[in-house]
Amino acid sequence: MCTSITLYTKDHYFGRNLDLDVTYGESVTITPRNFLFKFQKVPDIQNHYSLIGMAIVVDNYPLYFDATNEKGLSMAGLNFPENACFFLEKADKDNVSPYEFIPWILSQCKSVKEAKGLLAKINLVNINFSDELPLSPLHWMISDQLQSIVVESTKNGLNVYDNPAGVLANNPAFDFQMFNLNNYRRLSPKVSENTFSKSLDLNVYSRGMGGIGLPGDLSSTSRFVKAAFTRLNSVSGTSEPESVGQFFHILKSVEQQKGLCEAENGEYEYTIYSSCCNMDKGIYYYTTYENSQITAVDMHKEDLDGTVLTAYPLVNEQQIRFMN
Ligand SMILES: C[C@H](CCC(=O)NCCS(=O)(=O)O)[C@H]1CC[C@H]2[C@@H]3[C@H](O)C[C@@H]4C[C@H](O)CC[C@]4(C)[C@H]3C[C@H](O)[C@]12C
Repeated sequence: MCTSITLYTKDHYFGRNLDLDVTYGESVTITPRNFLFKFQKVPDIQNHYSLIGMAIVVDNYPLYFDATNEKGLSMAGLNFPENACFFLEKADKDNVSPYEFIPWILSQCKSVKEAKGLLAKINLVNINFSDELPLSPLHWMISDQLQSIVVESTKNGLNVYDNPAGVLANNPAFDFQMFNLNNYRRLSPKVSENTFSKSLDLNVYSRGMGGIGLPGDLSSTSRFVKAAFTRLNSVSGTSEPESVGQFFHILKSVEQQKGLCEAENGEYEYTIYSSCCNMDKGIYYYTTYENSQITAVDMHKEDLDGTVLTAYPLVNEQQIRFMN
């Protein structure tokens, strides 16, 4: 399972938890403006916005899990099994395969508004990257400094939803996840009045009682509610350390600890990495399951007018600061 969120303080932040039982050996990857983006069915793009994000690089192609471009537009792919449906080529559409979707949007658009323009012409076509890396059943959150949307390609076609919650998790479809929030409308960071009955003197014996009923399990519907409630009520200072710190605190509210979420193969899903990209500054921060220290890569310290990819392997060893 996975969860993605945004957070807006003075700057704007986008990131996700990547929850899985296996790692792909991903690294923080920067695609400069003159890297040749090759596409299967639409024209290649030689000059474009630069990108930073988490990816594996295969045959010199950056297969992004999540990324942000130099204008701040950001995208993450999250699992959407049994619901995602990709189609045969359509003559009157831009036929883009799911693995090309992040490069296609982020290389060309600077805002969600512009992305919506490309989405109106897109057909997510069922072409895989290779037999070893088949089609992934994903849905996507796309965000800029103002708003978020969710893109789901299902058997009914392409659905684009506005996302005022600023959160995405996994199944079921996004419209259900939003509807489900109705069931939690009574939750509050404040302790509410006793509306149970006037004839009972019910006691406020603890702080936090306004949140009783907030789900804490790792199912996708529960993570959606927990992350939305946490994000929408969270309060943060505006400095970079405070904002990045608060972002990771929100993500950690839906983190998967090893041993709690068994997959079909008997392995356990866990939060392999958590990311937080400053959309305005192009700085990609991450922690990994093994390493809770925040590591950062700044895209603007690279030659963004170059032609070759730069990949920073993840720092996975736990960093402990001994004081004596
Ligand atoms: C599985 C990952 C999403 C994590 C997630 O949502 N987990 C929830 C699991 S579940 O619902 O609870 O079963 C997704 C996110 C990005 C995906 C990767 C990216 O799309 C890049 C390539 C794309 C290739 O087609 C397949 C390999 C791949 C390297 C993908 C593998 C896998 O599908 C990834 C890593």
